[in-house]
Amino acid sequence: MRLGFLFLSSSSSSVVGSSISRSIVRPAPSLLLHRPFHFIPNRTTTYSNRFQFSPRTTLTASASSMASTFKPEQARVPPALQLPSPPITKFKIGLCQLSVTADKERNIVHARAAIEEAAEKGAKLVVLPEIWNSPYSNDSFPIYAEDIDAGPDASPSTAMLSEAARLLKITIVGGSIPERSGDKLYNTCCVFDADGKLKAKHRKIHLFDIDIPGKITFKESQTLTAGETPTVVDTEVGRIGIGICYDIRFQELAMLYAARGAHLICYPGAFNMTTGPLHWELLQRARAVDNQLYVATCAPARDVGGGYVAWGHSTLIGPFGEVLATTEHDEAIIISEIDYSQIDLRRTNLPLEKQRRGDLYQLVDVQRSSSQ
Ligand SMILES: NC(=O)CC(=O)C(=O)O
Repeated sequence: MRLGFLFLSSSSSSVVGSSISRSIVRPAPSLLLHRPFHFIPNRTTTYSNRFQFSPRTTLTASASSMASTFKPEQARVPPALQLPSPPITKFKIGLCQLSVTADKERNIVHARAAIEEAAEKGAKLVVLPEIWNSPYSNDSFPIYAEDIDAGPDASPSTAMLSEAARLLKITIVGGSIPERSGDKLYNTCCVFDADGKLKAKHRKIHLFDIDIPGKITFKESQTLTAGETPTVVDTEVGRIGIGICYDIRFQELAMLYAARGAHLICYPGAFNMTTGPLHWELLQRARAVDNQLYVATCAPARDVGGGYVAWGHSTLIGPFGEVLATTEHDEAIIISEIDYSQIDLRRTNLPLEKQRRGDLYQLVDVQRSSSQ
């Protein structure tokens, strides 16, 4: 068997944002110099001298010399950051699975009431669904879009989130809304701190273009532009990575957030009736268990009469891949507890970070690399 090597390209920059500007696919330098210890040459293939070796040499390598070539610290480029100490380690999270209508004003009032209810129930962090102020359709995005950077008058949806966060003294991961910026539209998530300040803005990086004939065809790229910046934000409730819906399918992004020291990844999302039953929970649990961190998702409630029928099932997953709280497809406010000591526990139980094979593969955080 010849060992394959996977080189992941990724991107990043500072803790509060950056973008995928280019990708790198390259062999680990060590691989060019050293053969994997169980490489067995295919005798029918011609190899350069560099790759020919005696199997006996391989078999005599000691366990300690093998371990010393693993270079786990090089599996993340730049090396992974330490998990930071969050201001609080144990708190309640509220996931507001909201019904969404064509009436934007109603959607804003309704979302505010749900945030208030979650805060009353003790939530220090509240998460909203993907596209909660507008129907999820390419026809609606341009009509409901708001210019977030132009201030509260131009963006009543984010003005409400800011005020609610300030008055309730909570952190809000504000789902997403269609954002207008110049002549472009984005699917954008805003994060507000307990002072009501906008801490981060994540524009959906991977646009949802799907075509399963007879089931679902949707092309966000018809109206939306992809974001360029992975988003990791330090808040009163820990370091949070943000992804929006389809972003959850790209494991490199979650790996990059873990390497940047995220405790939790929040994915506002609206999976559908075709992919939802098979993929929604699977992807959340995979992102959590692979990266040994918390994953929270928040979806709109299902509207069977709507153009796009959402799967619902907002969920909180723990760092061992366990479903801590979930719901069906109706409106719901999930309140559940996050305890970051579980991350340390699971990383001690399974020290994956120390066991990676930096000699065989690397995750390159392109933006963080280039900003150093
Ligand atoms: N709606 C999305 O962005 C993603 C989705 O429904 C899927 O990946 O399936």
